[in-house]
Order: sequence, then C-alpha cells, then structure tokens
Amino acid sequence: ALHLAQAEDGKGLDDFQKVYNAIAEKLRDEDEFDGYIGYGPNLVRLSWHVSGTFDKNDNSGGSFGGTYRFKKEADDPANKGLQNAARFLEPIAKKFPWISHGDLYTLAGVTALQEMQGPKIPWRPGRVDADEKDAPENGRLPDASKDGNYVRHYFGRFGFSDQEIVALLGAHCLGKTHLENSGYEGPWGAATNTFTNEFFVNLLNENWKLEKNDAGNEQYNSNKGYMMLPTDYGLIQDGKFKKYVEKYAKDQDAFFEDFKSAYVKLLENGIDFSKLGKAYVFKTLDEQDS
Ligand code: HEM
Ligand SMILES: Nc1c([N+](=O)[O-])cnc2ccccc12
Repeated sequence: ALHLAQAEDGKGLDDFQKVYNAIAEKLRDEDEFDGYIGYGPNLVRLSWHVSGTFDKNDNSGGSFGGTYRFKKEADDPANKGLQNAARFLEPIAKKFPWISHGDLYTLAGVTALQEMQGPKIPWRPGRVDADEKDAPENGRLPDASKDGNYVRHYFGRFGFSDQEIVALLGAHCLGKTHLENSGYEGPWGAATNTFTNEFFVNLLNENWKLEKNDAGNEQYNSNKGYMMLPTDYGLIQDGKFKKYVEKYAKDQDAFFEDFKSAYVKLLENGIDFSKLGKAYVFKTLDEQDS
C-alpha cells in the first residue's frame, strides 16, 4: 500500500517557510560552489535522485523514507557528486531537527528551483524516516548512455507519459555534468543556475556532433561548447518526444506549468497525502524582502 503522509506534528506553513528561507539564504551565501554555479542544481538533482528510486510495482524506494541518509543509498555510483548537496543540508537538518529527511531533501529541491526563478512548486510534508533495511538497492537510477526508447521504458516504471518525461528532462537547463562524477563533461559556458526552457532551445538549434569524451564515453557536443547526454539527445531522435521539445522550446510558460506538475508527481510518488490539507506554496526570498 502507499505510505500514509504524517506531517510533523504542530508544524505549519510558517515553520516550513523558515526551512525554505534557511536553505535559500545559504544558497545566496555560498554562491562560489562549482565555478559560481552554486548549489541549486545539485540540490535539484538530489531531490530527483531520492525520488527516482521509486518502483510502482512494489511501492519500494521513492522519497518517503529519507533513506538517502544511509551509505547503502548515498554510495550508489549514480549518486556521485550529490555528497555536496548532502553536506550543504547538514546544518539545515541540525537547525530544524523536527523535519524528516524525506521532507528536507524534497523541500530543498523546491527551494532551489524557486530561487533559480523556476515555477512555484506546491509542496506537501509528511514523509517519515524509514530504516536502512528499507533503502532501495543501487542501480535504480537511469543510464545516460542510452536512447529515447530506454528513457520511455525507464520512466514507465513511474507511470510517466511522454509529455511528462520531456518536461522533467527540462531540468537539464541547470548545472552541468562532471567527468569525475558521471563520466560526462560540460557544458561550462551554458551551465546555468537559472531555470528556463533553454535546454529545449539548445537541443533544436545547435548542430550536435557525437564525440568520445576524456572518459571514453560518447556525448553530443556543439561548436558553442554546449553538450547533451545520449539520453538528452534521444528526445529529438524520437518523433513522439520531439513534438514536446518543440512545444517547450516555443512556450516557456507551458514548460513551467508541465514541469511543475511532473516534478510534484515525481516527489510525491508512492505517498498517500489524502489525510493532509492542501499543499504549501512558499514565497521566494525576493517576495519576502519587499
Ligand atoms: C533519463 C533521465 C536522466 C539521466 C540519464 C540523467 C543524467 C544526469 C547526469 C549524468 C548528470 C551529470 C551528473 C554529474 O556529472 O555531476 C546529471 C545532472 C543533473 N540532472 Fe539529470 N538525468 C536524468 C533526469 C533528470 C531529472 C528528471 C532531473 C530533475 C527533474 C535531473 C536534474 C539534473 C540536474 C539539475 C543536474 C545538474 C547537477 C549539477 O550541476 O550538479 N536529471 N543528470
Ligand atoms: N546543462 C546541461 C545541458 N545543456 O544543454 O546546457 C544538457 N544536458 C545536461 C545534462 C545534465 C546536466 C546538465 C546539462
């Protein structure tokens, strides 16, 4: 059965907004990380990796139990590089010991997206820390060397449509690949910490060359120094995906709307929130300054 959400007792919007603000202020303070990209993209990747282990067939994995805190999950080779995000969040967890790890990891992704000018992401608390025995085994996260059909099959495990898959991958407008983490490198120039639809614009506008990188892996590079993973590139090789790439390249608002829905679905997979009230929508730091 689905995990029943149990919100941290007595905690409401103001309490979670305080956690949001602590993360957002730390993001602003520590802006030099990763060549001045900052921690935002890394936090978004963490929120996806803790959720992407979900398997609808037995409702195992997913964000509910916060099991990324155990080495068994954190040491998954697919999670290499996310130690930075975990270290970033340690003082936040200490300052707010009442928040569950699953809620912290997902709230951190929401905070990072909103502070990087992304869409407002409705968020619900109620994930409850589980034991190490509940941590999913390694190998549930996707392989970047594959093609569009692999991506469709992979996300089928979560019940995501073609449109949801393309929208989700739009998060690759953020940050970069690091050879020492994943065996892929770049882009430096185009790596950003602002959430836009440019991943889709790049995919359609650049002329991509398949090249072997310094780790011996093939990736697509453009003469402007942009890069795409084989799985990224699969979105324009596959006609059914390509029409959504074109839609989002033309209409950033449509991308924001569809990304928001697919990202919430990703973070809430496997959890029954029906006993909770409506989702929280947090104010950005800028909205609170004025
Ligand atoms: C087919 C599915 C996916 C594959 C194969 C994939 C693969 C990768 C790889 C290899 C990296 C580079 C990691 C590194 O070297 O540091 C990366 C980074 C990233 N991914 Fe994905 N990813 C996928 C889906 C997603 C989704 C669904 C999201 C979020 C909704 C996401 C968000 C990110 C972000 C923000 C980064 C940049 C991290 C940083 O700059 O530290 N990815 N991804
Ligand atoms: N910035 C990125 C791009 N890009 O086009 O700028 C493409 N793919 C990526 C895959 C993972 C992380 C960042 C990416």
